[in-house]
Amino acid sequence: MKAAVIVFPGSNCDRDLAMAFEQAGMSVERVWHKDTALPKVDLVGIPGGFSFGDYLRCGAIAANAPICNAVRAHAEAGGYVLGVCNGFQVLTETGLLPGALLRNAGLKYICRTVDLRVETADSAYTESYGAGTEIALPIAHHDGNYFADDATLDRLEGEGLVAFRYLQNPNGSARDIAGILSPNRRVLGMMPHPERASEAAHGNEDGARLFAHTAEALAAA
Ligand SMILES: NC(=O)CC[C@H](N)C(=O)O
Repeated sequence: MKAAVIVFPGSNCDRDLAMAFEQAGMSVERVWHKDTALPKVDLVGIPGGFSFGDYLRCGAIAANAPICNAVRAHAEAGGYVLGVCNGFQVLTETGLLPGALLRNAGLKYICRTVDLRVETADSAYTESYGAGTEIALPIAHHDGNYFADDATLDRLEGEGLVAFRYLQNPNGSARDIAGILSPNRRVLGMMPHPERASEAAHGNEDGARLFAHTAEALAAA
């Protein structure tokens, strides 16, 4: 089981994400944004952070980095991609996921643990939680306010592509959405950080199952 973690200038969760993948049994290569090709991997992780200083819009410059053509090709060929926080922002900016992450409704950076509900078990990432399970994960962002037009939101809900919802919406996200899946359920973007809640030393291991099950599901695929 092999994973790549993309590193942009300003990424600050790339080591954490790589470690979470490794603890789940994957071998991980970190890949610089200027590279034009990915190593042969099953899963690409796009980490949290402040790529290119969040200039222009969070994730907008990163989405146009050379490596993102390879990430797009990987996803379009049916590969798995997990984008966390800034990674989710990058995924919307690449067009691999619909919608956009706007400034938090309260205009403040929010850094705390929030309660979430797993909305679908129909993905490698969420299967082991079971639909309806409540978990807690940290958030740390100023642009986590998920926006999409009503037709897109209706489609996401109708096709069961909402992965996680906030129980108490912290940032104004449409329909309390905290994470969404692509139609083939292999691309997941989420604002909460499962890699920051994935070992005992974190004081919260709710994120560990996401990595463990994803590794198992990909090994079985
Ligand atoms: N933790 C992160 O990935 C932060 C994402 C982004 N820079 C924001 O603040 O919205």
